[in-house]
Amino acid sequence: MVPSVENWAAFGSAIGCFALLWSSLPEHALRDARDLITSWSPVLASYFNPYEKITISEYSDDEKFRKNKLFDVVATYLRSKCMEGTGKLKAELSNEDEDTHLSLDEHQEVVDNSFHGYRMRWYLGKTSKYSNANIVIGNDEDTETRHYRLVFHKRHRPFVLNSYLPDIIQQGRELIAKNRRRRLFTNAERGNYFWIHIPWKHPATFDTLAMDPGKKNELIEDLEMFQKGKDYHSRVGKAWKRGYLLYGPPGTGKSSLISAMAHFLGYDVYDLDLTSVTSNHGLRKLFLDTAEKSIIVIEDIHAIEDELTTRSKRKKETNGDELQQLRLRYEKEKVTLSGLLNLIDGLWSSFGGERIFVLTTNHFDRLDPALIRQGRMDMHIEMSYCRFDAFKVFAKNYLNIDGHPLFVEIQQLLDGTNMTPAEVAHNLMPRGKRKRNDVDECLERLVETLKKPNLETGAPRKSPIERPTRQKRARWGNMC
Ligand SMILES: Nc1ncnc2c1ncn2[C@@H]1O[C@H](COP(=O)(O)OP(=O)(O)OP(=O)(O)O)[C@@H](O)[C@H]1O
Ligand SMILES: [Mg+2]
Repeated sequence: MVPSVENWAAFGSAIGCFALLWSSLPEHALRDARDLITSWSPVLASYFNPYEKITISEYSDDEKFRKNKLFDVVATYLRSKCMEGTGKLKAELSNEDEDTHLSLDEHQEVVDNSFHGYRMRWYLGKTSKYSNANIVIGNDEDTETRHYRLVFHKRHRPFVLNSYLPDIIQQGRELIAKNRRRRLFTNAERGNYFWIHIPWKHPATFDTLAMDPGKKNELIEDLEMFQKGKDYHSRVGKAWKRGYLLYGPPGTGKSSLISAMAHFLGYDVYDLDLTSVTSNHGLRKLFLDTAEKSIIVIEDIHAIEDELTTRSKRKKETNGDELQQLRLRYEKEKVTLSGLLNLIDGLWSSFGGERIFVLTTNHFDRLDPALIRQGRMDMHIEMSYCRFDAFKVFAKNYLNIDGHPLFVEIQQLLDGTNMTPAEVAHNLMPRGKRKRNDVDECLERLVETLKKPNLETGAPRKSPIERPTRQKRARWGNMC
């Protein structure tokens, strides 16, 4: 029914009377009425509005600098499931795999119908990152942050909370794990310590690694046990972590072994440059910032350990003015060996699950026993000179052969000689223009080199392999 002119006139005069009454009310009554309207209006609006919203911000509310993991999970899910019919998309060429990645553009909506026909509307919006704080850091772009908003009908609330959200979180996580490229991190500092990363591209795997087959299998089994050991570790009250010490001369494959471990487990690698960390506090922050399923590597630990030990000794031995000066210097340089030990196996070592520590050294005998004791370094792996078993792996990978008449001579020479795997690999690589059969040429070159004295030291190659003495072995405990 269309309202008549009289009705409109009556409505107009009613409004006029209300306005007159309103203006004649005393100030305090006006304020009370305004407060009442303000507090009741959202309740009334929600009563009449049949929709509910859930907002997922890009950054955590408590810690504005910490990313909300759920945001990435939702973004990944939406990217894979429901981009069809969306008007505005964003395209990026990924640094990691050179593929084109499409994603929802800002202020765009997408509808997810994939759950039994329920209409789930997702909207990508942008808000100020510091809307509740008084500080603004950086330029304006830095202060903006995105959020996803899920809008659904009120009657679907139980479905959304009990089925839809848990399901898409699981699917998003699985997709992230499937698409994940492994990464190599290194520490950096700009006022505070943080990690930067590049895609992990080291090609060495257990198949390409030339080492004693028995040791290799033992290590693979150990890694498998560790990976499946979540329940075991919580049952026996141990942090879910494991330490490996790799020792041996340069060029025997310590770094290659770390790569093989990362490929085998599917973990990221955090290569910690301890020399650029100047406080235990910074070190702790870096450890806490590592993710689960990661290998934390400290290479050439003997050099760093020497430095840390010298620092604390110098501190103890100095008196008076000198001490004062040193104190000032060490105010900044406060990474201590005990700080490191505490993180590897101490109160702070349970900072997160499923982490592996790998230390490498060329000088096993210079390490502090506390650093390599069982529990900190659970397995000590000697990476040694190339023996015939390891050579066969190279022959297969580099020359694609399982046997050759020169193998007998090579076996005798290798077993009585100290040649590193790096040198063997170098000799097996074809060089220059191919005039002759590569295989014969490479093997003959290897035999020739094995008969020559060591190029670097000039010493005959038959010097004994440098190993820790028996007493030291006993002192350091069980070595693998
Ligand atoms: N055991 C091995 N199996 C396969 N390749 C090896 C092995 N050892 C060395 N190599 C080859 O030699 C090169 C150097 O090896 P790697 O960097 O792993 O040695 P390292 O023990 O870490 O040396 P450093 O002590 O100098 O860091 C590698 O790129 C690889 O090609
Ligand atoms: Mg190395």
